[in-house]
Amino acid sequence: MPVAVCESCLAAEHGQALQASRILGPLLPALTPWLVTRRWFTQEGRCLDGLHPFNESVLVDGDDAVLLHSLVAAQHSGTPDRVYQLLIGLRRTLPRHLVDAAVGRATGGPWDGWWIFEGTADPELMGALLRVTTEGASAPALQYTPTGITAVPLGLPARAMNVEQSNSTVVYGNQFLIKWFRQPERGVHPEVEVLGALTAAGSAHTPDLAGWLHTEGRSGEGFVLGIVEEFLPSDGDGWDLAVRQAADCITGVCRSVPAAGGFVEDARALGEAVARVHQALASTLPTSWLKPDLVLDQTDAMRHRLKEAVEAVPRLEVYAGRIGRLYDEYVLVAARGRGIQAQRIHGDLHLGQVLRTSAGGWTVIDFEGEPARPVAERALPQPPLRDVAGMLRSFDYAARQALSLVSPVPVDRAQTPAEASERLRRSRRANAWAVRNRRAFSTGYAAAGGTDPLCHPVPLRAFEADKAVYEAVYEAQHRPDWLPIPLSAIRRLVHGL
Ligand SMILES: Nc1ncnc2c1ncn2[C@@H]1O[C@H](COP(=O)(O)OP(=O)(O)O)[C@@H](O)[C@H]1O
Ligand SMILES: O=P(O)(O)O[C@H]1O[C@H](CO)[C@@H](O[C@H]2O[C@H](CO)[C@@H](O)[C@H](O)[C@H]2O)[C@H](O)[C@H]1O
Repeated sequence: MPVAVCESCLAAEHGQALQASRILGPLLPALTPWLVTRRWFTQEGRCLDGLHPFNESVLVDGDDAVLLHSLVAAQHSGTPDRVYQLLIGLRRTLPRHLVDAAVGRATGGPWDGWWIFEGTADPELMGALLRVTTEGASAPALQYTPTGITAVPLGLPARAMNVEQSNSTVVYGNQFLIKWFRQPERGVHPEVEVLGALTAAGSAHTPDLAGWLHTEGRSGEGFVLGIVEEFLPSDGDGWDLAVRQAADCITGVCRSVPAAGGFVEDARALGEAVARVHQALASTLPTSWLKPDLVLDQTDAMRHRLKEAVEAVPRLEVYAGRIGRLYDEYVLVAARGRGIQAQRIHGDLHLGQVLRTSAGGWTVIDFEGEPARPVAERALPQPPLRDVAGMLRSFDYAARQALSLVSPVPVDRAQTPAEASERLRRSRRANAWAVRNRRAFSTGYAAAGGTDPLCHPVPLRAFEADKAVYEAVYEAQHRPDWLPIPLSAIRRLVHGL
């Protein structure tokens, strides 16, 4: 994505920001072009008019190292401001381990000439930050509320978690972690609410929530800035494990277990774990029955998302009518009987959101929901089959990713007939892998007491279509090469394949 900074407006806005912002003002010329290239920055499709820091504080004020904390409102003409959370490190000289985190140098202000860098990358500053926040010595701009269920030990070595993510996570001694929300929101945060409820219920398939970080006020008006949770040592996330197994199956390496091989036992156990998490959520947070009028409201929201998605991804247009018919069928089915059972769910469940812990068994993480949706919408009770649909989509993703890893299509020349036929054979195996694992997941889910997904094909198809539409937008914005994955799923879904 191109850097979308509107230079002329920015210069004018900087003038204002400089006056208003004593702390971050002198750093903005370096921070602005860096910010717009972060994975967690949302490109609005329009240029960035201005950045307005607020809630600024100096959290660590050393002779050679400083940590600043600030929220910044990013203004894009024609759309509401977006708020980002920054943890900015400053050092007189830049140590080698921070070179990749460098942003630039400060020009003017109290740290003139100092290096500016992404603060979460600095273990020393992150250690100091932990003391400041959990001991309650920080500014009103950054407060900590513990759940009281797990204590947070100090003095553990800090490290940034180097993974692709929407937020920024710092791990302390492989015992617990802090996830800093990059686009913090006001009020009750879904992850605090849901993980807090699961922790209180003693859920065995989720990490314990130790507490959360927020601006002034307990849960009222302030911004929720981050969560502190138990770190779970793992063999890896479900995505890496599944892609590896799928690749082995596609190339024939997993021949020793042909009937059930390639992840199916894991998929079944995963289905069971997700069903248990759903049960824990249903027993601790409100549940409801969606009557036809509420189902209509929810499908209206799905249609609205589809309309917006078609604008963002014109290749969706040819499927829009047929996707709408899948939603109609869901409405008809939902009108029969008592309605559709709804409860709090994960909201963005996929193979990257589950860890196979070193102790064995699956753990579900990241209860933030789909970050692109408004918080109020994410907090509504939803049919749990939505999470099932998300995971089923993920098996399709894993199969296709594995196929492209083991059988890349040559970009510089046409495939030879032998290559094309091998590719077709592998592609069939990839499909078979996805079908087998989707079924195993559904069987595990039903066996552990969840609604049997295979008995509810109509809602499931509608939810998978809704998810694939969301994915198409996500891929178009973040990984255009991956766009064919949700598009081909939509093609199959609308043709009933
Ligand atoms: N409790 C945990 N224990 C161990 N690793 C975790 C835990 N929570 C998250 N992770 C790791 O951090 C990564 C990012 O976490 P996640 O909550 O998904 O962040 P984001 O909301 O930014 O996507 C995960 O993919 C996983 O590898
Ligand atoms: O994990 P996040 O909360 O950042 O979720 C976002 O990014 C995901 C990709 O990292 C994206 O998931 C999609 O790609 C996955 C493979 O990388 C696949 O397993 C998922 O099924 C697919 O939806 C997710 O949609 C997005 O919200």
